[in-house]
Amino acid sequence: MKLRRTMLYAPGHNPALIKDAYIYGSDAVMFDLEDAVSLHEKDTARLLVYHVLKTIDMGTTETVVRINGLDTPYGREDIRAIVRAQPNVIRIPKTETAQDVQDIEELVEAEERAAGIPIGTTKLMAAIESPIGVLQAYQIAKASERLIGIALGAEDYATNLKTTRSKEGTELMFARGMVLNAARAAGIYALDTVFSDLNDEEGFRREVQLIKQLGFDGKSIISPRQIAIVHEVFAPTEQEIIYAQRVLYAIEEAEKRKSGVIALDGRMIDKPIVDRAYRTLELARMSGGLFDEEEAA
Ligand SMILES: CC(C)(COP(=O)(O)OP(=O)(O)OC[C@H]1O[C@@H](n2cnc3c(N)ncnc32)[C@H](O)[C@@H]1OP(=O)(O)O)[C@@H](O)C(=O)NCCC(=O)NCCSC(=O)C[C@@](O)(CC(=O)O)C(=O)O
Ligand SMILES: [Mg+2]
Repeated sequence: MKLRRTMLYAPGHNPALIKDAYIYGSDAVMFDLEDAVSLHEKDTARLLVYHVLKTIDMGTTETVVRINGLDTPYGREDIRAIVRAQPNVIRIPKTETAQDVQDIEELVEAEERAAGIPIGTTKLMAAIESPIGVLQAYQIAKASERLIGIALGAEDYATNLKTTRSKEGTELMFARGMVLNAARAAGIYALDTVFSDLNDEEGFRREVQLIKQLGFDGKSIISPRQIAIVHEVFAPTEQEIIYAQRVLYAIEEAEKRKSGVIALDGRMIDKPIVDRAYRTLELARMSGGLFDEEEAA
């Protein structure tokens, strides 16, 4: 399991932002060549991102580049340059069909071959940002072995729906459900969309709590200020950790008595609950939560 709670956007044309973006501690940084970059800065941004990836060691931070679509004059050139810079992941914007993913994959593979990079090194992520993309979410999620996840792009999606984004996210309920289900059915990661109001910390926290409860793995974010809130919300609480440890202890005892089910504090414990307990402890371990198995048992 890899943590993908936070994917921090950094506009590709801004050298100060892109060279430092990894220092804030997000799980991934996403250098943007698409909508954060104006048309007359597309070439500059591509070159800057290429050099930053080639020259800066970003340690364990996952590196992602959002390229322009193949329906623009920039998409092919982005792939040519960016594959050679070897980010971990290329994010495809505005994905509408499985064919969109496969078209990109074909170009990425050709570039890997030409550059002598092992085939399959460059992973892909598809952003879904339109009603047709949402309806095709499962086909998109299954389109390539390279796909590590799909992400909702709700600013574009809301515009395409002919509505606006609300703080409650009512207009996103269908899309979030579709993207999440598609990702889970395909066995890949599900990322939620950006929250654009940097001054509304409480609204942001509520949205993060909502998407965590829905089952998302994390969120695209636009500012280092949003990282701590997401990591805090996603970290299992002390109570959850202790409960998970007690579940595992209880099921171990049940198994000794050759039973697959047992009650703990009056609640039934069976396999799905045990699986969730393992996941809680793994998340706690990976996000730095401390726990003592002996004490909890
Ligand atoms: C919003 C703002 C201008 C505010 O800047 P400000 O400077 O006022 O912010 P401050 O808080 O004062 O910054 C304090 C310190 O942090 C540094 N710092 C700030 N942000 C940083 C950052 N991102 N990376 C590294 N460093 C950063 C800053 O340099 C300063 O450093 P220092 O001077 O040293 O103290 C800035 O954040 C920013 O540009 N964000 C990214 C915006 C962006 O990429 N949008 C496109 C992607 S969305 C999209 O396309 C829609 C979508 O496709 C999306 C989907 O996929 O969901 C869909 O359809 O929905
Ligand atoms: Mg977008």
